[in-house]
Amino acid sequence: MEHFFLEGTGALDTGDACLLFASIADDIQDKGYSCQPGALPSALSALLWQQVGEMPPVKFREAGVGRAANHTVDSDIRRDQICWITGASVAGKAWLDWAENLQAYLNKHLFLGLFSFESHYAHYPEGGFYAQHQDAFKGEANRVVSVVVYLNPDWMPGDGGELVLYDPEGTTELMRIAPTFGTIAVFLSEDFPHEVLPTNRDRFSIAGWYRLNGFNPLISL
Ligand SMILES: O=C(O)CCC(=O)C(=O)O
Ligand SMILES: [Fe+2]
Repeated sequence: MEHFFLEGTGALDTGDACLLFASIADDIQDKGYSCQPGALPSALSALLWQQVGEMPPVKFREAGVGRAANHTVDSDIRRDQICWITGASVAGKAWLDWAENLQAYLNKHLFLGLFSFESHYAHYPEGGFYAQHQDAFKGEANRVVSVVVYLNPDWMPGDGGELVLYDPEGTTELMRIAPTFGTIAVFLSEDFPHEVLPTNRDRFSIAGWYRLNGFNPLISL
């Protein structure tokens, strides 16, 4: 199965991946963020979509805010459910391999020193949203690069659920990204406040973060 996936589709062809990674790296260098509509290799998107569709609802938990002792579930800030991804499944492994390749590329070309990666599936039910927030704060040296991919076939303009990226002050909108199937958003975690607008239908995504080595254990999970 895995052999077929890696060898049989050509969608994870190294040449294609390099073009995509180069485009992401250029954007990060120029602006600090990148949007790549429908760019996740189609074989990978299909595997992830299949896994999310087969996942029993009980695997998803209400997402919270804050870390460790400060962790609380606050439905005024975010209304989504999450499930952390491990390499124990074929889909999870394929996703983590892809994320590792992107990490290696960004390290090699932008010298970011990214050390580890964590990610979860997220399900925003109808009415779900995530108010403006930052994934990391300057000086904490924890999350450095955020990556989000969307797993929503047939997403329509009226369906809502866009990711809105703001300038570092959080006042000027920089970009609005529709969560269409296979779209990838990447941005510097400390620099761009962002929000998820209320969705009018079930919305599935993966959110992941690259960290530096040696982050403060007091603020870790
Ligand atoms: O799903 C998205 O578009 C972004 C989610 C997000 O900002 C987060 O989980 O921190
Ligand atoms: Fe976020």
